[in-house]
Amino acid sequence: MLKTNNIEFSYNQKNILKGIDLQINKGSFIGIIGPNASGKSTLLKNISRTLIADKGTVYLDKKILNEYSSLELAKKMAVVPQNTEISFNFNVYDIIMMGRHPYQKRWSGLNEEDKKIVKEVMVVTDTLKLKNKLINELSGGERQRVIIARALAQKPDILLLDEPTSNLDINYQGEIYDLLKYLNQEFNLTIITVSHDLNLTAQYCEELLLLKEGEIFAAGSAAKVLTEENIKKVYKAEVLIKMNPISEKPFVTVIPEANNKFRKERYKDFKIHVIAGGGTAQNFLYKLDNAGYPLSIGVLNVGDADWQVAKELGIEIVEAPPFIDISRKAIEKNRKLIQKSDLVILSDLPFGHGNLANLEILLDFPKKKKVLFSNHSIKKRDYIEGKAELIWNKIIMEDENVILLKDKNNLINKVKELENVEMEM
Ligand SMILES: Nc1ncnc2c1ncn2[C@@H]1O[C@H](COP(=O)(O)OP(=O)(O)OP(=O)(O)O)[C@@H](O)[C@H]1O
Repeated sequence: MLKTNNIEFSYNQKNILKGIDLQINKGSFIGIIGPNASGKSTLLKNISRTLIADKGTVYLDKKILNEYSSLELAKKMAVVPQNTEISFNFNVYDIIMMGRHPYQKRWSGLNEEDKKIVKEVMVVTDTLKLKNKLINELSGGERQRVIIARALAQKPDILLLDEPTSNLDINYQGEIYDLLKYLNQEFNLTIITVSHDLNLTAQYCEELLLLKEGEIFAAGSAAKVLTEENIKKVYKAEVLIKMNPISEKPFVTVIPEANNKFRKERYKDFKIHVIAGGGTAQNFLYKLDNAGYPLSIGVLNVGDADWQVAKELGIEIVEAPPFIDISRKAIEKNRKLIQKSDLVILSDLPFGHGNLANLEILLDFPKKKKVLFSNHSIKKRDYIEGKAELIWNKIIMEDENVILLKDKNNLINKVKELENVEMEM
């Protein structure tokens, strides 16, 4: 449907697009992503003829884009620009009706067909109830739906949107993308959006185009494009990519300060062993790993939420099959890791028969520094009639090397403090 052949574009002799080849099929939903100034908006403008490429050709339905008259083009393609300005205070109905302009003959007013189509798009975009409101009386999300409705009133085959959700809160963001997905699936509307939101784009678009300095760095499914390696190369950022269990699409989390290799080097001598389970360590495993501490964890059931995070981070794990008591072998393996570590962190996990050994083992290491999370009372986490509570009390009463911590957010600072004490000694 839309094809670009090696297009190049410069602003004031500065080459912004450096040979873009694209082929977009009818009914696709494409997300253009890339860092600031990578040329996303410039590409969208070249595709929509707001700007004309210096070199190369854009084809729309096999016809050269420049050969379309403005009216012809407006019937095929509609654009929702970034920060749409509407200078007059029109009401919603009049604004949406503006989309019918390419179809109206000079001097002739609105016809029944125009009214019918405007009503249809108002139904689809859920703007009917806003009909008589003035544009400046609308919320950001409502306003964006009206702008999209106006574009749809053009009855285009292809809709281009430049950051359609940039000023919207998460509810409206989802709402706008739900609407786009609906238009794409129900009406086979071809959609191309530019967005900074990697996760929204990954969730909704079937294909992503990742731009880097005016070139296409990667194209294809979200799983193919959104890799830690690609993001590192294009955004110069360290990220963690997990699968979103609901959308089954990649989910990107930025890891702050992870680029700082120096920190990783510095901390490499202070080993930490974590005892956790049930996702109680997820929050701090990332942070400790980021800070460069060599970590080990155990004993964890295979498939447990903490086990998954530890796997992703490449942490050494002592693991056990789910739903059975921890084996002797696993306990011994855990013991060895604790022996080698400089600090043990016990998360606020619940205890049952299956994992009581994870608590008991601490009694064997009275000299080892320990941080125990005490935010949730042991009573509530004890599912074995006070046995866990008994051991816990023994540890915190008799062990001089125990530090109780309530807030997980303070862990990193506490660990740094302990590391420094260790170094001084
Ligand atoms: N009208 C203009 N005149 C001169 N240079 C421009 C103009 N518009 C954009 N540029 C430059 O072109 C480059 C690409 O801009 P563009 O807006 O296409 O990037 P983008 O990827 O959409 O960026 P952002 O994510 O920040 O919106 C930038 O370096 C920008 O400064």
